[in-house]
Amino acid sequence: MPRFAANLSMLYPELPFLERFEAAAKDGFEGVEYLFPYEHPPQELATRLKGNGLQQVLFNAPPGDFSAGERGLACLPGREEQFRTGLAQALEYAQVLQCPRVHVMAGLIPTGRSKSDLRATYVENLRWAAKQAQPHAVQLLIEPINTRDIPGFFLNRQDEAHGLLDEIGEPNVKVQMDLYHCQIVEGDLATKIRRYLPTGRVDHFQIAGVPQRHEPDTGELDYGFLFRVIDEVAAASRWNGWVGCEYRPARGAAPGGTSEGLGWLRRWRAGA
Ligand SMILES: O=C(O)[C@@H](O)C(=O)CO
Ligand SMILES: [Mg+2]
Repeated sequence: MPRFAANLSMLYPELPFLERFEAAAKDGFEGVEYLFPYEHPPQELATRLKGNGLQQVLFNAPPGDFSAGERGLACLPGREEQFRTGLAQALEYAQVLQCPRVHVMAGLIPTGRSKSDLRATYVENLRWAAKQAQPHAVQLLIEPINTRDIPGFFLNRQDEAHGLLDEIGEPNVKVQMDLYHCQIVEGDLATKIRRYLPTGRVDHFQIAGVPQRHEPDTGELDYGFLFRVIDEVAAASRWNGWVGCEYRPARGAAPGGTSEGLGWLRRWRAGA
């Protein structure tokens, strides 16, 4: 059975961030992920993890000025110094949180530039970052994201991500395969799981219903089927990673809305 992690940036929106750890543990999660931890001292987060018996499975490196619309720095020529400072901060958090994965967001294609213009910067930044992460046993993840949610994002398709891994050539850079984005951009999910998971280069999955990014049992995808595919391929490929529940609960910030919406997980755990 896949191990499911609660994405605390999206789940439990009715609670202050630091209270979401306890809520996730009460709902039976053993792992958590979130986008950016940097508003909180790492020791505070580590205390929440330990106090609730949770593992930190993933978080993101600093993305640049998120409130101004930036979505990562890795592909941006001229921003290398800020990219490096951010990566160093992420690795400090990873050590305190004992987190084995950091997602490095690619960034937006600047006006007038093309993906091919930015490729060399992206590859060099990831190579440098991989060498920094390696002594800490941290995997760096790259995530293809759909351009409806993030217009102009540099990395959109699974085949692009795997082509970039070939070029980066560092074993601790892997793919974060978000099935929500993958369905919107390219579809054919079961075949892509079967193609890419056995390569050993997919380290983490994320899920949400499509198109509304609500619970996985809403929308056009049959996640029961996809979880069985992941289970089957994982057993043959010795993959033992996590599936991040990265969706916006349909009940929004209504009290208890996230927990009520976890019927899909309770049914899956009960084998239904
Ligand atoms: O899918 C997403 O949106 C996230 O996994 C992420 O890291 C960037 O927003
Ligand atoms: Mg994602």
